[in-house]
Amino acid sequence: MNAPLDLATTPGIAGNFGVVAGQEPVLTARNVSITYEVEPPVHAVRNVSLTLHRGEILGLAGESGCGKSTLAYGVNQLLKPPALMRSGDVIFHDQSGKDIDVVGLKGDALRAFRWDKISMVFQGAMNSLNPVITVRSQLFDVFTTHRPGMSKKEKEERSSELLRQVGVDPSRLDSFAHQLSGGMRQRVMIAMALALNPQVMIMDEPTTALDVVVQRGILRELMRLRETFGFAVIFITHDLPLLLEISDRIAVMLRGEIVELNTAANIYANPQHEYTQRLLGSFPSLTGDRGAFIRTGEAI
Ligand SMILES: Nc1ncnc2c1ncn2[C@@H]1O[C@H](COP(=O)(O)OP(=O)(O)OP(=O)(O)O)[C@@H](O)[C@H]1O
Repeated sequence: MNAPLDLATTPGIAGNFGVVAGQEPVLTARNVSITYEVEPPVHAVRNVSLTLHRGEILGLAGESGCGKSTLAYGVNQLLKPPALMRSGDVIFHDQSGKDIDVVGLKGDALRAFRWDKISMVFQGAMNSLNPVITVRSQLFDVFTTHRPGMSKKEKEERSSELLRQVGVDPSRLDSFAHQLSGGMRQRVMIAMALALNPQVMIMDEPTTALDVVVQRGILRELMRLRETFGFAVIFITHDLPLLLEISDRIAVMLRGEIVELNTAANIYANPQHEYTQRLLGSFPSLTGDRGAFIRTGEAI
């Protein structure tokens, strides 16, 4: 049955899981501006400042084209021409206590940083997974690059463990991407993103293409993993009801700017910006008419 939103128990599920996201920053973006250098230039991200706290789920909401993905790529140094970060700093606060200037990373240092400290899960795993090698080879590749000291046996054990953690039978190590269902492919992508125990995971519409039941299962798994391993998540989607469920805080983007940033509960109950109010109003589920996505009785 579709239940109306219950403010006492909803935003966000993260809180319901007992994970107390700290106030210690793990990633700080300051005054980041990113332009696509085309004619005319597209100022996709405008002077964005953002702090991600250790262990928190930060939802990034906003309509298509507002700059969510560009910002996410920017904080992980994944921008490719014509995208250019014109100004701003991105600092990763490593758990070792060292601050890393992400924008300044180049070459080997950048390769070593990515996946190890911040990993990413994109929409449509078929595009991210290599179709011509097995799941095992893809996982092994991550270890070969980042953990050259690992033995084959250790890689095998770790790969099986990772698949188990995301709810995929380890026998799937022998599979190719096309032999897996869409949901399984996304789970394998999450396993790859988890492989090196990153402190931050950026998820860009990771479950959008999947049906609701599969999506729900994957998110449940993600919440559990986050509770176990304590990584922080930047979760990007245009699905605001979903973000209200899973996020500790939500940043609302409009035309390249963050126009509102608050706890999920406050975004829901007391939206300040006119655009946030409109965004909330555009989801009938949030007014109780159509029922909710995940909050249908059973806890995620
Ligand atoms: N390669 C490119 N060249 C020129 N403009 C681009 C390019 N990629 C994206 N843009 C523009 O930058 C802006 C931000 O795009 P971006 O993909 O970051 O938005 P988004 O919020 O993630 O959207 P979506 O939810 O549809 O993925 C949009 O106006 C988009 O058209």
